[in-house]
Amino acid sequence: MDANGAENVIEVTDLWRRYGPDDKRGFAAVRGVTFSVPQGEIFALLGTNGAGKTSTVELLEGLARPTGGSIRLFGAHDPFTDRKHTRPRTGVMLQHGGFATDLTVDETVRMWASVTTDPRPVAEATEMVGLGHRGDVTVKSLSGGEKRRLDLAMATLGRPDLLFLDEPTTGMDPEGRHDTWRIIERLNDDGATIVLTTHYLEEAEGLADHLAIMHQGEIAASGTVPEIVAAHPSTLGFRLPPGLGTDDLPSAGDLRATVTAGKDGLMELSTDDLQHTTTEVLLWARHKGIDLKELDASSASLEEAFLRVARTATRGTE
Ligand SMILES: Nc1ncnc2c1ncn2[C@@H]1O[C@H](COP(=O)(O)OP(=O)(O)OP(=O)(O)O)[C@@H](O)[C@H]1O
Repeated sequence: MDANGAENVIEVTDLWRRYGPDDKRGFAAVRGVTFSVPQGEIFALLGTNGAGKTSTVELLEGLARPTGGSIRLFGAHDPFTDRKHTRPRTGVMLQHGGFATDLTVDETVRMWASVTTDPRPVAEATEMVGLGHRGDVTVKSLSGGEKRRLDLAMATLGRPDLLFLDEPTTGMDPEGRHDTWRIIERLNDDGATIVLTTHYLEEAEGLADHLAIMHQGEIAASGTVPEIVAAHPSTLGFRLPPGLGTDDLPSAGDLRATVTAGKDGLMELSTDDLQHTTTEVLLWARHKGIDLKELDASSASLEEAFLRVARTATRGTE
């Protein structure tokens, strides 16, 4: 259960995945990760290249046995040892679908439907992803974005309770991405719990209830977007008139900010109290009769939070 009493569809505790020998000679791609996803949520897993997202999601999908820790899906089931319980309730959209390219879209969906319990009708599945008019086209003739739509149709064919989407909009044009986001929202409205891995921060920001940023095998930050962003400082930028510099500003202590001077009087103030810092700077400027150019106050964004995580210390040795 989560704090609001919803059932956790996913519970991951101290999860490890090591490639190679199961000792210090092996490479630990996932290092003690813990998180849970309540029923009906969209959870986004973000991270730098090689952060361990795919390694984690493959464990959730039951494709490999963890080196350590535990995963429970739907309350009680281990996705690796209890696959017969978890697989029928799970939909997976991998990064590369791997369909027979000589089959048409409809043939592909029909073939998949024949091995799926209670599948959606073929027409509904293809309509839902905007491929209704492409049923007679061979898979090899589809564009990259259309192939991703077909991947999504397949992943959702069995009306899964839990859906894993691995970079679902990679290769799509902006319209395709927006269409896909609407489809994901509709699936979630219909009750599916969704785990999304993506490199598009705006995709995570727009869709996810909660997100986790992985870095070097660990979860470096997690929470809602406002929670993650709140942990990072805001910035106030402006350009001082010629002849003025950092020494002319109020003290860093009075400003409650760290001041960084750039070229030609450009100032960047990093602060956890943007209102205070901005007020102090504006009062100072008015008192001195100084005209500040290029004034820009901005709260931290998810992108800044992400970049800070990515720039943190490199992995230590075990
Ligand atoms: N089969 C394997 N054998 C050895 N190392 C592996 C194997 N698969 C992945 N790795 C390593 O594990 C680390 C995590 O890889 P993973 O694919 O999980 O990262 P990711 O976060 O999904 O990255 P990306 O965003 O680039 O897809 C990487 O350093 C990768 O090289």
